[in-house]
Parts: sequence; structure tokens; C-alpha cells
Amino acid sequence: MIEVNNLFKSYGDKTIFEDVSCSLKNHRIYALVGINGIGKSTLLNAITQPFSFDRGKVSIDGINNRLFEVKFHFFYVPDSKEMFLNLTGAEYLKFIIQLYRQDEKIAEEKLKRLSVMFKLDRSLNEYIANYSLGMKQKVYLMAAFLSGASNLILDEPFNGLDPESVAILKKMLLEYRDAGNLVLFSIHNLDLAANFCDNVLFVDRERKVFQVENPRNFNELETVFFTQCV
Ligand SMILES: Nc1ncnc2c1ncn2[C@@H]1O[C@H](COP(=O)(O)OP(=O)(O)OP(=O)(O)O)[C@@H](O)[C@H]1O
Repeated sequence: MIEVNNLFKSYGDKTIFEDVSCSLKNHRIYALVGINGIGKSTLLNAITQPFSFDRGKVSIDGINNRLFEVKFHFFYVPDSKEMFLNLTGAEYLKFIIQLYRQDEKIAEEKLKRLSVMFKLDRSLNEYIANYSLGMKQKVYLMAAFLSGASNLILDEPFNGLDPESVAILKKMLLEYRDAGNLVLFSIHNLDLAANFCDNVLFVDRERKVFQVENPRNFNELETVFFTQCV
């Protein structure tokens, strides 16, 4: 569950958000959609980085995101693919399992299953620095699933993934949602947003945020996008 209330954010004299609010429920997959440069990453940063916004309140599972304990309630995969480069995949994933205080035996089993599914099992002892873009994306996504956090927040998670990995990620996200969790990810592909997501969160051209619940099809979302976002 994520609540954003009366969010204000500027970069210097450039105002991005003025009094933005939205409410996201468990058991749902949310797509975050809007034109380039409108503020999608800024919104995801506000949710996950408590001191990145100027005013307002964000809470995750009812916990103010400025409190330390909130960190166990979400996992964020940002758009940067240049993190933890000096660790091997295995070292990084073990670090996440410990940081999120997961049961090591259960998490190790899950790690094995995920690495075979994503075809990373033979590369886990290589440095992340030497991974391709898609391999980096996969290892950060594996970390998200291993964290046990009940809210996954992902910046363009399908970028760089081959079609097989896209299918695996979709399956994992559906399982994760069906276990009662929340997924929020930014995406430019309206077809995927229409056919895969439960809700679509639009940032419109005035940088106001609104939702379409249970989108019917691509045409509906395309019409909303071109009338309100462009
Ligand atoms: N650190 C920063 N300093 C100054 N301006 C910034 C900074 N980060 C983002 N911006 C500006 O804020 C606006 C929103 O950027 P943001 O990255 O949130 O957009 P986005 O919707 O995620 O874009 P895209 O779809 O291209 O990834 C843009 O105009 C961008 O130039």
C-alpha cells in the first residue's frame, strides 16, 4: 500500500510536482505512464527516497517513508544499471538477502530457482561490471524478488530484457501480486500496460497524477494518453 499526499517537488526553479496525491492498493500491478521528462522517475524517487522531495507525505504500508523501518517494506530498482559493479552477482544477492533479513536457507533456494529461470546461474560468480545491460537488469530484479518486500517499485523494468525474460518477469510479477503484494513500474509500452496491469497511473501534461482502473484495451489507454498527457 502506497499513499502520496500533497507532494511538492522542484529542481531549482523548475517545478515538477505541485500538490500531487495518489493512493495505491495491495494486490494490484500499477503501470506509471507519461511523456518523456514529465516526472515519472521523480515520482518513484519521492516514494523511495524520503529526502528527495520538498513537501508532502509519503507512506508505504502505513509507515511514513522518512522512518527507518519503512526500508523493509519496499524494494526499488531505479533506471540506473550501474550499481554494485564491484560485486559479483552472487555477492550482491547474498548482501540483499542479509540486508532484508530474509531466512537464508529459504532465500538461497529461491535464488537458485530465479537464477535458473533468468539464465544467470552460470554468471553469478562474475562481476556485475562485466554483465550485459539485460544481465544487470535481471540481477537487480532478482534482488527485488529476494528482498521479501511487499511493495516492488521498478523504473522501466522490461528495458533490456529479451522476450523470454520478459515472459518470466511477467509470470513472477503476477505471482508476486497474487500473494497480496503491490507492484508499481514505469513503462512506455501502452500495450503492455493495457494487457498486463490492473491500474494505470498517468502523469498528465499539467503533471497531475490520475488513475485508470482495470484498463479495457490499448485503444482506451492511447486515447487517454493523447488527450491528456501529450
Ligand atoms: N537532478 C535533476 N536536476 C534537475 N532537473 C532534473 C533532475 N532530474 C530530473 N530533472 C528534470 O525533471 C523532469 C522530470 O524528469 P524525470 O526523469 O522524472 O522524467 P521521466 O518522466 O522519468 O522521463 P523519461 O520518460 O524520459 O525517463 C525533467 O524535465 C528533467 O529534466
